[in-house]
Amino acid sequence: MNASLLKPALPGISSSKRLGFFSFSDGNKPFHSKPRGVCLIKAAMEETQTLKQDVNGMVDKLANRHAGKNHNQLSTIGNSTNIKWHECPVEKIDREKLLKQKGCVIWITGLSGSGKSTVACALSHMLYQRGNLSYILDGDNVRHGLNRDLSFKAEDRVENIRRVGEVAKLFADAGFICIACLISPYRRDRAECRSMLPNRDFVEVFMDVPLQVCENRDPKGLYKLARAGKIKGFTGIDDPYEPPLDAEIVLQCNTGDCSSPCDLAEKVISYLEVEGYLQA
Ligand SMILES: Nc1ncnc2c1ncn2[C@@H]1O[C@H](COP(=O)(O)OS(=O)(=O)O)[C@@H](OP(=O)(O)O)[C@H]1O
Ligand SMILES: Nc1ncnc2c1ncn2[C@@H]1O[C@H](COP(=O)(O)OP(=O)(O)O)[C@@H](O)[C@H]1O
Repeated sequence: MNASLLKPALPGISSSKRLGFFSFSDGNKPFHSKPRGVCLIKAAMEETQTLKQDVNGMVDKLANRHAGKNHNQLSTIGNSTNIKWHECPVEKIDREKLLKQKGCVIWITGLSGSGKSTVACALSHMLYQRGNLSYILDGDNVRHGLNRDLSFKAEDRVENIRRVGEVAKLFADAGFICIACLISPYRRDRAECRSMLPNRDFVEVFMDVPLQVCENRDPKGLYKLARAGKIKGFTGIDDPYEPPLDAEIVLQCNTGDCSSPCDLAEKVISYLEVEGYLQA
């Protein structure tokens, strides 16, 4: 038999993929005329129908969204001229259904040594154990790659936060619970990141830990170096930190009285639960 004479069982469906053993000769006459083959054809036809309905639904969704809009509209965003947003029928809500959770950004801000990374890891671990997918964008880590070109001068910190905000937005759009933990010392930059996301999908967590506690911890010896004048522009020492005024969650830690990282992370989990982010 000439292989080129073999035709797929149904248009758009590879018989070898969907039906396993099943194949057709020319003239669409099946080699196997046993009842099992007939059942498989029926099943394949039903599956095709369902797939068609799914795809049609998504195409309709796109068509509705574009109704009355100029499809060829080009934009200028920053220095990018003549660009056009490309829509895809698989959307955030579809990915969220797959993941059984709602994509969002947990933005943890606070002084160096306040416990941002520790809480982020505890939170990510607890979410993992519950079957929720999260991803951490840690300032220190992101500066090892994407943001390696940025220093700690004010304009570079602004750019650092902007880039991480944009990446976090992509993760949230992918359906992840994105945990960003950066000092992010300026209120305005955090507000910018908040404004990138739909209402309530940006959850600001303030590590409200006094400078004295952070300095006593000093796990990397950076405060010591800053006090000795060997690091210039260190946050809290000779560079400003603007505490949030309206954070969704405040994790307080006073001298000698600090809840465990797990207890702190549990507070964030409770918030996410109440707000409905841990289900789709
Ligand atoms: N000048 C200065 N000021 C503050 N922090 C400094 C500085 N130089 C180096 N580091 C180390 O960089 C980590 C903070 O990076 P971030 O990207 O979170 O900072 S920022 O949001 O851009 O302000 C920070 O990590 P954390 O301690 O985890 O916060 C420090 O280890
Ligand atoms: N809840 C906590 N209680 C006591 N120590 C903590 C707590 N959270 C973090 N630490 C300790 O504080 C230090 C700084 O924590 P880290 O997570 O690295 O802070 P940051 O990321 O804000 O710089 C670490 O030595 C860590 O073990």
